[in-house]
Amino acid sequence: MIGRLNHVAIAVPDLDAASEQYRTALGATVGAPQDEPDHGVTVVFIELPNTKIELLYPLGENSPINGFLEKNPSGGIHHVCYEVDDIIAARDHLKASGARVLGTGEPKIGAHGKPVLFLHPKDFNGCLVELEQV
Ligand SMILES: C[C@@H](C(=O)O)C(=O)SCCNC(=O)CCNC(=O)[C@H](O)C(C)(C)COP(=O)(O)OP(=O)(O)OC[C@H]1O[C@@H](n2cnc3c(N)ncnc32)[C@H](O)[C@@H]1OP(=O)(O)O
Ligand SMILES: [Co+2]
Repeated sequence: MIGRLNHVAIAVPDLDAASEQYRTALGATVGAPQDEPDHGVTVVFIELPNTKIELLYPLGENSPINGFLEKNPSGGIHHVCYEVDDIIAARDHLKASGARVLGTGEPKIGAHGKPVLFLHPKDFNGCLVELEQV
């Protein structure tokens, strides 16, 4: 059911410093910061030949990554995003298998303008999973 790895997200305590590190020390192609108010984050995408890295920084008081950064003050890998062809079919299949879909259970539009959903990390070996319909 899942397809390509769309991105690996890293929560960071300093978005400018992390972007600059990927640009200069790692020599990557780094995009501009994008506010995602529906998701409570500001994101920077880094284009790699085979996938993307999504740097995440909290936006607003109720950001879903506040707790993660409190527990991991120097940052850390926050989620992986897998592509699916049909996010509703994927969601229903996962719910039937017992996985918890986060939020309302309805897809939101993600940073690429496509529908996304999140699955509880405790149901996936401690790894928060994002699904994106491509
Ligand atoms: C823009 C978009 C896009 O790409 O298009 C994005 O990515 S938006 C990316 C940001 N949006 C999201 O993350 C939306 C989905 N996330 C959420 O709903 C939330 O962040 C939760 C995953 C439910 C966690 O919420 P919160 O931190 O308030 O919960 P909590 O502190 O009670 O945590 C419950 C347990 O899960 C663990 N936990 C929390 N976040 C985790 C993570 N990212 N990876 C692995 N484990 C994690 C905690 O350590 C804790 O474990 P212990 O109990 O063992 O200590
Ligand atoms: Co993401």
